[in-house]
Amino acid sequence: MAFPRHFMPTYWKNLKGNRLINQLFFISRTLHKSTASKAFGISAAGKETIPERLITPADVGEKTRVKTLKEMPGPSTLSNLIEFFWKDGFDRIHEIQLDHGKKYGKIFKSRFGPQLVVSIADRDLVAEVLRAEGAAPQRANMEYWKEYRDMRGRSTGLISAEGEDWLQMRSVLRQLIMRPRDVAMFSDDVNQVVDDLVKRVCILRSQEADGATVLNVNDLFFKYAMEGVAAILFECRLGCLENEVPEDTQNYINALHLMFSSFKTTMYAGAIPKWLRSIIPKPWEEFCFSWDGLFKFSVVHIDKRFAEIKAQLERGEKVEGGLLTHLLVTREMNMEEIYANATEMLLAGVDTTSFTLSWATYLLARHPHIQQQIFTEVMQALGPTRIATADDIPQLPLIRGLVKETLRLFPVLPGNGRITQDDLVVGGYFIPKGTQLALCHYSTSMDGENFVDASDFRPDRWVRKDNADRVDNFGSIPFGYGIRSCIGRRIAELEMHLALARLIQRFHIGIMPITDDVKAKTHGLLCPAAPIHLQFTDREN
Ligand code: HEM
Repeated sequence: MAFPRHFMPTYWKNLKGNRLINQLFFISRTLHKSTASKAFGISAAGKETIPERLITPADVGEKTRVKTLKEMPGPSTLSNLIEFFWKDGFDRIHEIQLDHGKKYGKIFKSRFGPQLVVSIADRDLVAEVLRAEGAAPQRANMEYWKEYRDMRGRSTGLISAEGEDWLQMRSVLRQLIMRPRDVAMFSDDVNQVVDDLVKRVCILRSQEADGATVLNVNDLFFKYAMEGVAAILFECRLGCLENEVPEDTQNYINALHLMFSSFKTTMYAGAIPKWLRSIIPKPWEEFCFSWDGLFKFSVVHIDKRFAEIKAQLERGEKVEGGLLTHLLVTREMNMEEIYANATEMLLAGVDTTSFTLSWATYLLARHPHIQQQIFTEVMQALGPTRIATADDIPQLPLIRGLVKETLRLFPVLPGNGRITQDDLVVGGYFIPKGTQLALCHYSTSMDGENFVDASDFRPDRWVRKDNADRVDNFGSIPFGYGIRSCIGRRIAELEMHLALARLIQRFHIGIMPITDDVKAKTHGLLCPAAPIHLQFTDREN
């Protein structure tokens, strides 16, 4: 299919040039891998240090004493089994991270049967590891995702792909959605979804006796996040925020809930060895069933858009659109890759964003004086009625600080996994290639050495001040860092910034007395352990 010139939005016009830059980028990453990753010559603060050559086990016992994994402290397999299976530790992975850090230090090892995991709970060591990553960092424990895709003849997407496959897809997508200015073009689409969010708040509160309460705000934000990300990924509206949710959308929501609400089941799907599946079939069956539902939904919406484009081209009409249209027209990815990426991005983009919005509004309700400061900022920038767009966000530093601070206190991914692709020395320990690392983002976020009064909610700590202790470090990296970091970060931020600016402009957000102090629990992601009920009262403007 010819690529219609008039279709190209300006931000794609330099695609060809960018590709070259991209290739150069990967060449430079490869060089970096072969030299820098073998020589930790850059400290976390970015300062040059004396370069060390990679230290191998042969060096152990020589003048630079590098310790072996055997010497690394950590809980025993038995205590881990008791912690996770007996004391329901899967719900408290974030707390266990903190406890183990206190007990064993900032680098420790854990054994889960044959699986050894090295956990790193130190900002500078996390920085060292991430800065030394090669061209295609490898995520841990994704084999069973790939197995499902192979079984069904489906492609992997960015989350599940590795190596060359991942590099190729990432190089396409990173040019389209990685910078704030790339996603600014979605501002109007997202704002239409925010309109519906505000309408939905009004409908829901009118159904309660006090005319103000929205029960379990996460249900609302789940629908907002899904509608918002789908508006970008599928270029259509799904009707999540309508009174009557369309059947196919509801089926998708059910599949998504199955994937996450039966998180333990899906996690066991990966943990249970293949040979045991005939004895314990449920986890693997449910895992496959939910993916079937998720893929089916994406295929329907993508095929629909593809048919529309085809018809437009056949009629000689101008084809205009966003991300999906670009992918379908340019064919920089094949159809299966487009299906897989849309499916995985939708999966990655809903709960993450909705939990963060739930926590952010909860924190605002719990800290009325901070809400008032942010309200004042919004009024100064926008007044009572002007709707914020992507262009206004730089003038709303406290809204950005609110999102950063929420993600520091409640990082939806409290830890991240990697498989080391080279032998490394981290924190004085020799870590052989192929070791599983757990980067403990929750621990570093809550570490008093990284953040003054770490447990306090202070969005203004992220605001650039001339002389103050501005935070700029690896202590809180909720979207990850570097080449394998979250590809949807800018989309998520746009959705959250625009929604929060509007909600704060329009409503005073209060807490329902029946909402206790809500704790976090890990359920795959870090989520509220109890429903959050909030009151939305109109601001008197
Ligand atoms: C508050 C919202 C979000 C948070 C905190 C978040 C966080 C993360 C983190 C920590 C990772 C792993 C990075 C790494 O391994 O280094 C990740 C990966 C990813 N995220 Fe997000 N995410 C969010 C929203 C989104 C959205 C809205 C999308 C899609 C539109 C998305 C798509 C992805 C994808 C596709 C990956 C895999 C990237 C790759 O492996 O190349 N995320 N995200």
